[in-house]
Amino acid sequence: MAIILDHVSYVYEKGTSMEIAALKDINLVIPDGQFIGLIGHTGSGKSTLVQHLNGLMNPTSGHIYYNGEDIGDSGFNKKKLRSDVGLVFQYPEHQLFEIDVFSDVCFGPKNMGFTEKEVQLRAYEALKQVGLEDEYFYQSPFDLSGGQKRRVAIAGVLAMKPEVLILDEPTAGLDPKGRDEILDQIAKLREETGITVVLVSHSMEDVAKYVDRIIVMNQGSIMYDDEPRNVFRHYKELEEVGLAAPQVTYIMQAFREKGYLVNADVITIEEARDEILRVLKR
Ligand SMILES: Nc1ncnc2c1ncn2[C@@H]1O[C@H](COP(=O)(O)OP(=O)(O)OP(=O)(O)O)[C@@H](O)[C@H]1O
Repeated sequence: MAIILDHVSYVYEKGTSMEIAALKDINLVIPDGQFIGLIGHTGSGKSTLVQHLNGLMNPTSGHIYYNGEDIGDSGFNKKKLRSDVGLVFQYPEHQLFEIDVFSDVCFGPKNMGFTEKEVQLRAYEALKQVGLEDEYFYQSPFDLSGGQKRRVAIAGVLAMKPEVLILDEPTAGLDPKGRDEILDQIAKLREETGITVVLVSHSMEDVAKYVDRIIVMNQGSIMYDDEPRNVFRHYKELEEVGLAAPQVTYIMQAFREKGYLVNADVITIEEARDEILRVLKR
């Protein structure tokens, strides 16, 4: 069970003089339960790619398979795909429109045709999963903070019980505290439910400690696809395309340049501290 992209390409404005090749021959396997960071600078093709994963966009060429079925086949149930592969857009709070938080989260499951009781159960569960306290449930979404609104929008997708959750820049515009809270909550959700998560970001720093795998996109192609540590070893190449490895990578490299034999493959500041102390104690 997985999402498979087989030689997927996408061209905007195809057939005109304005053609933009946004995806170039993408081959990917996204297995169940993985936590993936999709990283790339502005315009590298991240949003275009994730919209292909739930069938909102169709490849110009190539195939996408969901659990073994080609989603481009005429008989394929795209409506079900959109609830199985939940996509939270950038700035999702702009799409909150109901009178209160609870009604907003009910919208998706209601649309799927569940009974009133099931709809409410799903909405309640989803709001709990994103860590929103009960006191906010009957407030207008517009009265909440940026981070809280974002949680409500994520809950709206979770209430459809997706198998795969895709979040396009979920921390955009949030302050550092709001950013950490959202990412911690997503990591907790993933741990508790085993759901597949694809988290789009332009910052390695933000996602480094959470994800199992990082896919780096550059100009519509996949540049790296590996465990975070292995990707960060290419920090010089990443810099050349306007990306940066986490700051700890640079600290460890500076130690190495000074002749200290530290292992530079660290992800968190805690790992870096332990590694530096280990070498200095020798
Ligand atoms: N609707 C569109 N029409 C024409 N070109 C587009 C359209 N949407 C995106 N593009 C172009 O396709 C390329 C990939 O854009 P995309 O939005 O997928 O990148 P991204 O990595 O998600 O960027 P960002 O981080 O800014 O969201 C860019 O060159 C962009 O200008």
